[in-house]
Amino acid sequence: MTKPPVGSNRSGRKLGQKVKKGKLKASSRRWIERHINDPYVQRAQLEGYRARAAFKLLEIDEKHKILAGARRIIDLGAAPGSWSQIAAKVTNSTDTDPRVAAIDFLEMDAIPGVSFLQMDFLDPQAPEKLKEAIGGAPDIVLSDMAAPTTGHRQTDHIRTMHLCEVAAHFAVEVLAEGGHFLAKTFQGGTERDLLNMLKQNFRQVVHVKPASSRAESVEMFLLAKGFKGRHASRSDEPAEGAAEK
Ligand SMILES: C[S@@+](CC[C@H](N)C(=O)[O-])C[C@H]1O[C@@H](n2cnc3c(N)ncnc32)[C@H](O)[C@@H]1O
Repeated sequence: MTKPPVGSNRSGRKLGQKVKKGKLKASSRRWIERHINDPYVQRAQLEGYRARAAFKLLEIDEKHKILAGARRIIDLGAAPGSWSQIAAKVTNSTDTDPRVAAIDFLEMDAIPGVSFLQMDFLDPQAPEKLKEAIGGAPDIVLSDMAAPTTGHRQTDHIRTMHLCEVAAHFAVEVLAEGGHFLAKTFQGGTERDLLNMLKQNFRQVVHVKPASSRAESVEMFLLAKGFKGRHASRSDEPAEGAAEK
């Protein structure tokens, strides 16, 4: 397969022209140049993924083996849809037998086999709608949700951590026994209470930083493996600690 020239897609070309004409602020220019030269962006284009985020999930899976055998997957904060693309493939989901339910408050182009809800996950009706859409206990709950940035770093962290926490409680409510929960978090951002709750409910809890997650970003992923089930006694031995793996 021949490699398309960098920035060969329409938006890439437009952005490239703006950069050349010096029409952008230095910070925006740096962001665009980094994006255009990013090998994961180019790989995503070549391999047909909608976002470079695909490689974060694939790398985490390569090391931690969470996707194989999953029959149903819920994807929180799904747009533009690269994790849903992977989830649909893993579950052999089709439009007649959908096995992936995804949610985002942004629009998302349809993906065969993915039941998509365009709504806020924090809407009190969202959990029920997702349960209806998936039609059975999921084996994996994924959350790549990040709160829209306000420009105030601490506020952004708090809001994204809140999303992670709500997603974790949802996962414990819906997962099939033995299932896994993977969510975006921040370095040093995971609250002790949340970690304790996950350790009570899962056999292993770790923080992961895939190579495709930019080194300068404080983004991390929290992976809780092996859901003990809703009958799990609160007095169960907590799982191993959440060291970086
Ligand atoms: C990093 S992107 C997800 C990329 C996605 N995993 C992929 O592979 O294409 C984060 C997404 O979370 C969504 N999001 C943030 N807060 C949300 C909320 N409260 N409800 C639903 N979606 C949310 C954003 O709209 C954004 O599309």
